[in-house]
Amino acid sequence: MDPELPQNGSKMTAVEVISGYKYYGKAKDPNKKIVLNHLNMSVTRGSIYGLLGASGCGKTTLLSCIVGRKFLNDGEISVLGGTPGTAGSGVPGPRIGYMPQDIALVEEFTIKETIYYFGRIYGMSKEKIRERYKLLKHLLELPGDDRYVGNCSGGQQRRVSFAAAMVHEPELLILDEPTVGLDPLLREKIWQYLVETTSTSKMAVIITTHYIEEAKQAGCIGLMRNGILLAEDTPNNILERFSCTSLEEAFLNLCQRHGPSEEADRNTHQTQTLRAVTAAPDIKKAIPALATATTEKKSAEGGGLFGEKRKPITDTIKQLVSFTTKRRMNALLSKNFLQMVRQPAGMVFLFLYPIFQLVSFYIAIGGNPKGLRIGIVNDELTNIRQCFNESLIHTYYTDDYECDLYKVSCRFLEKLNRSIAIQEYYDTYEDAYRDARKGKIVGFIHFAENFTESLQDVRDNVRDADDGSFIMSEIKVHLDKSDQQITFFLEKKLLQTYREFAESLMSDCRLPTQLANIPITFETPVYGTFDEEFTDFMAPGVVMTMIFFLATLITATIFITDRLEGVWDRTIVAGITALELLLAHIITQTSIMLLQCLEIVLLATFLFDAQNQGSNITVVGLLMLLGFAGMLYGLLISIFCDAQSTANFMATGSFYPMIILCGILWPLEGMPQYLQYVAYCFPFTIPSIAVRNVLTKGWSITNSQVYMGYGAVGVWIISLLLLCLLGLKIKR
Ligand SMILES: Nc1ncnc2c1ncn2[C@@H]1O[C@H](COP(=O)(O)OP(=O)(O)OP(=O)(O)O)[C@@H](O)[C@H]1O
Repeated sequence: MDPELPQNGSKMTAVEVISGYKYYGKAKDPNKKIVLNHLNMSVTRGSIYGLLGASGCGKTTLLSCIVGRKFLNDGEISVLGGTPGTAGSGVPGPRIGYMPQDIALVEEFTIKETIYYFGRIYGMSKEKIRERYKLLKHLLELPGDDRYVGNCSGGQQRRVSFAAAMVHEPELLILDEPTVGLDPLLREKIWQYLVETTSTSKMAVIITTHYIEEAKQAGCIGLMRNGILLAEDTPNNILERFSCTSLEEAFLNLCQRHGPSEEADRNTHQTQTLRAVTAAPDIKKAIPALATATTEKKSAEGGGLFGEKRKPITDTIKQLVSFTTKRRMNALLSKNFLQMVRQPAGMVFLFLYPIFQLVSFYIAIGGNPKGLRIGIVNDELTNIRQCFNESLIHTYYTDDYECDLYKVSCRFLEKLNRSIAIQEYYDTYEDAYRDARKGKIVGFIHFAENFTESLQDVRDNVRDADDGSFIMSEIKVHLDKSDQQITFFLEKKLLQTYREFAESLMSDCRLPTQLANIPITFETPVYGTFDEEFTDFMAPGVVMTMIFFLATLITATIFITDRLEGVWDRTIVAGITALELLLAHIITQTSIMLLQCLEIVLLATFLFDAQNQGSNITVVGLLMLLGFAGMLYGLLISIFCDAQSTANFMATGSFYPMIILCGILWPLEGMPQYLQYVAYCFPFTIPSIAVRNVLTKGWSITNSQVYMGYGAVGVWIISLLLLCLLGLKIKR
């Protein structure tokens, strides 16, 4: 026996509950649900204790308090001589074996892996696990080693769950409905095994069952109702006391005496306690039970946030100092790994989704619009076919002083090539306008009847040119401006085309080509290139949001699933701390994120030729930290959301506002000032700017705009961490 263990309980007593009081809800709520109403219970070592009671009477809650997963609001529990949940008590931990009501097993494990997983977290050697597995496999008639738990029938899963609870031969075995769904022969075999083991060892078993009659084989029976034990005695004594032939009859008898099944009220409580005490084998228990009963109200309202008794802080510190072993960590990591690789959909999501997203981004965004149709109304030609005559377009007379132009609209149209827009020719302005209104063309270009002559008049007679010539020499463009991006593209291309057109005219007329330009020149850019693409602006934000939200979704999904399926709870009862679970998840998730970052960087660099003027390490470092923040956000969601659907709503609900406001779709400078302040608070706004600066400007981490990105993620990580701790405290 552990020398650290308190020696206050009898050495023969495995579990002792003294005036256990527990409710769900707020302490001050008059309608709070009282589940354990000053219950007394005593389980001796080397015996089986059958806990019987109707559904909802509080059996599972009582067992959860015994294994240290829930805490009493008042009263005392002693398990194997210590208080569950305190350092050195070994509870939760390998001293107990717990089979919860739900299957609570990892579906992606095979049967053999399940037993080995629990064996390893209980600290057993490989040889010992092998030996125990062989025995349990035979006893429980388990299916083949390599059968996945998820593919087993309900009864088979229950047997595996049973084996997992017993693999390490615990001092106290707690079985919540272990025989549900098993055939009578196997039930009998299991009972036989339990009876034999308890009689030849000091192992104590607490078992709840709906098959009341099978509990006859137990050494002691507790009949529970409305949060108290109506009777606690050997099966024979109970049958004798109520002059019944079956336990079922005795239970019915007792229930009738105690009136309708309602929550026990305060007035009845003391009499109940007395009865329970007299029925209990050890009279000494009565004294503290009575004492607590009289002070019930006072103590029930004290304590922690929900009035529960909490673990002392020193215990938490002790746990932190020596909190894991290599074997346990390996077990947890291999669980995470197998859970991941054995879910093909999950693997696709983890590793192909980032590729799919990045490829779609680069292919879909930033390219020039193609196949646009633009109308041409050319009033200076009788037939557009005239333009197809090469000699007409390019031949005109030039000498040093004169330069006669002829039908130059054709030259403009020739320069406006198909990569910009496909030309549709119209005879009249009205026809083109009608088609533009119908959406058949994106707009139209109109040349006046004397376009070329007017242009020549303006060029030759600048000051004396006719007013009308100024108007007629203009190329009139009518665009459908409802699509801003297409309009920007066409305006830019039409201006470029005009510039080329005007320069070629100047050159042919032996005039300086500069005359065709507006007097503003864009010189070599300080950063970036002349043909900088919108994708370069968006890419950092897109990648960051992807890494952040993937980490959020994965974490929230894994934690909520594990919690709902009971795997989390069961692992903790086996002695794994929440910190170990978290660390194992962080290691797994960090490896996933590292692979995701690498595949993104490689793909962007080699397939899409994305520019990076700076250090890849700075970029990947920031991405990893952001992923870590995303993971904490997922954890926070999993703490506050009980269902998977709510978690999805919360993750998706926060995704869209962040995307819209973080400046990847539109520059922050375009937002109202107050919104900019809000946007800067989002987790990827400042980091996106930092990454953009590294990629396009080659800035290093010593630049304030880069280390501010790291700082912003750091602040998010700390805040999320604090919120998680707070959430865990509130939701405990
Ligand atoms: N977290 C909770 N919050 C509020 N009420 C709860 C909570 N957990 C259980 N209860 C309620 O407490 C009562 C006792 O539940 P418990 O699961 O302990 O019963 P039980 O005897 O194990 O039932 P069963 O045999 O059906 O499993 C039930 O009425 C249940 O609805």
